Amino acid sequence: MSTEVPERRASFAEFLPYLRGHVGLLVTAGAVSLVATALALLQPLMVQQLINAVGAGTDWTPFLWLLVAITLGQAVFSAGQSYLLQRTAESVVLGVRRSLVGQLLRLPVREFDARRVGDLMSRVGSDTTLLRSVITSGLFEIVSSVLMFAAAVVLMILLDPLLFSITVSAVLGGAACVVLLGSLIRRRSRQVQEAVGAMAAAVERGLSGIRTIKAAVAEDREAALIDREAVGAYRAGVAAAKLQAVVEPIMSICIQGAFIVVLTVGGVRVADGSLALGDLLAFILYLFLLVLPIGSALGAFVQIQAGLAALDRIQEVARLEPEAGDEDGLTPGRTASAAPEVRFDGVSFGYDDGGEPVLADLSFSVPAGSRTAIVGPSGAGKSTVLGLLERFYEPAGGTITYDGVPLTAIPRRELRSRLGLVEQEAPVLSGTLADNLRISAPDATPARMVSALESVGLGDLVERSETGLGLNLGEDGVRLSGGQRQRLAWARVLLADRPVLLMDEPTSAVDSRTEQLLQRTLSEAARSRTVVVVAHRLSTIADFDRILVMDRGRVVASGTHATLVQSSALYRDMAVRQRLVQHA
Ligand SMILES: Nc1ncnc2c1ncn2[C@@H]1O[C@H](COP(=O)(O)OP(=O)(O)OP(=O)(O)O)[C@@H](O)[C@H]1O
Repeated sequence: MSTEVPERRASFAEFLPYLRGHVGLLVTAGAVSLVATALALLQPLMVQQLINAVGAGTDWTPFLWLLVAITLGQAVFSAGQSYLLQRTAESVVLGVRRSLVGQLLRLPVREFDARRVGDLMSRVGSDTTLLRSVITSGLFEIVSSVLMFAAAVVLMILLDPLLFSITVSAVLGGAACVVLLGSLIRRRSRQVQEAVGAMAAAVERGLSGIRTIKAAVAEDREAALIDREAVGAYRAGVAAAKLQAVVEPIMSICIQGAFIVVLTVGGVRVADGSLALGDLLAFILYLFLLVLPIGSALGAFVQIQAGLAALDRIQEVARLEPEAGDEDGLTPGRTASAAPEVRFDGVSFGYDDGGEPVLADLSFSVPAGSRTAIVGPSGAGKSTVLGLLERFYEPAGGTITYDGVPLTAIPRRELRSRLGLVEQEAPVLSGTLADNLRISAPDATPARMVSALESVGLGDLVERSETGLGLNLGEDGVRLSGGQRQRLAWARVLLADRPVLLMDEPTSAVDSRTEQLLQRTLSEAARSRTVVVVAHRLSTIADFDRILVMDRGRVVASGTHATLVQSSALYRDMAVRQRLVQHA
């Protein structure tokens, strides 16, 4: 369980920018809340007038009606205030969620390598929810409580300074203890949220790999892992609860003490005639008005601490540098060419700064309109080459060019919109066939979608489905076979019609008949495109214009299948193992 608490802590001032755009609603809520507070303060005065009028034998009915009207009015304004605040809070949360989600999707791939998806999800979900309480119970409760408190204090002093001074000292003593406990509460809240984030990450890990876990009969071990995180969240929650549990009794002892003193001293003074009964009752009602805001301000204080701890976690993500996507420097005419040349010049790269280099001084070119394959042993750096072309990562040295233009001079989004990528894992997103096809071609017509599916042998998927392209593929596309998932990824990039096709082991999951169909489709597509295919299965790329053999981050040989079988021992070895050639 991760319970480390970074030094940096969000201040309340950092929360204020999130209120931008909601000032109008907040001011209205503030005005409504002021009226509700004023009406609440008038109630004891009316009670005092009513009781004293009854005691003096004068007409008391006007006071009764006024009291009823004030009570009803106060209820209506309180309801209005509550609604306006909740609404504002919901829109603040919506704003934060929007910007957080936008930020998350724009983070560099490198950030996701280092973070747990479940934890990021809990920042968007539960942490943003905690912000809501900063506004509702937090911000406003505190402001209106302070107002109510101050007004009650003034009116109590006016009613009876002696009673006031002996009671309020007890209440203030308790409040001082609570404020001192505040920073501890905040620290504990942050730990609770960290622990919940860690638990969400563990659940995400378990559920996303559910088949692997079941197949490995590892449910119990995985459940124990999640349980450990859940116990961590429980412990952090209990630790926070202990603090909150101490805070409340401290306050109630002080408050009860204040009531007992007021009732005793006040009762004696009413008995000896030095205080009117109406004045004592009004004083006690004001004491309620003094105590209630202390209670809610206390709750609000705790909520604000939890909200600010959530803000820390939200800002941690918000402060991450998103991927830049709109740099200047592109010559659109050049990169828009139908089939560009792609070139690596002395490129070096490692995933960890200062760690083992994955690519070392890598140089090769992919001629415009060619079909080029990259082959080589596992871990040679083949997929990394595609990742660098997509600018998921930046090289540490050397240059990569697209039609002679360095990739760094091409806005990322524009570059990516010229590359069609079929990933090694061929991820399918939950949703329908059409949803999946539209990811890269949002305007594709149903006819084009069907034709793309037919070109990869998935036409029957639409034909057999009652809902056609609306066929639901299930969570993460579980209703498709491995080969179907791979072909869907093909259909997706073919539909997107990009000048460059990057394919990472695109036939690893299909049978040899389907492989032949895909080869024909690829030859067709390659007529107007530059194609780079990473392959283990040499049969897929044996007829390619050029094959690069990579080993340990370098190109160690290049040529056609026929020449490489002669010139490269590594390639020949692979070809022999795959029975493409006889033993040399
Ligand atoms: N996201 C990552 N973070 C850290 N290291 C990585 C990451 N991705 C790959 N690597 C490492 O980089 C090296 C090259 O990986 P890469 O995936 O490019 O190899 P590959 O030739 O495509 O292998 P394969 O044929 O098995 O797919 C490997 O040692 C791998 O462990």
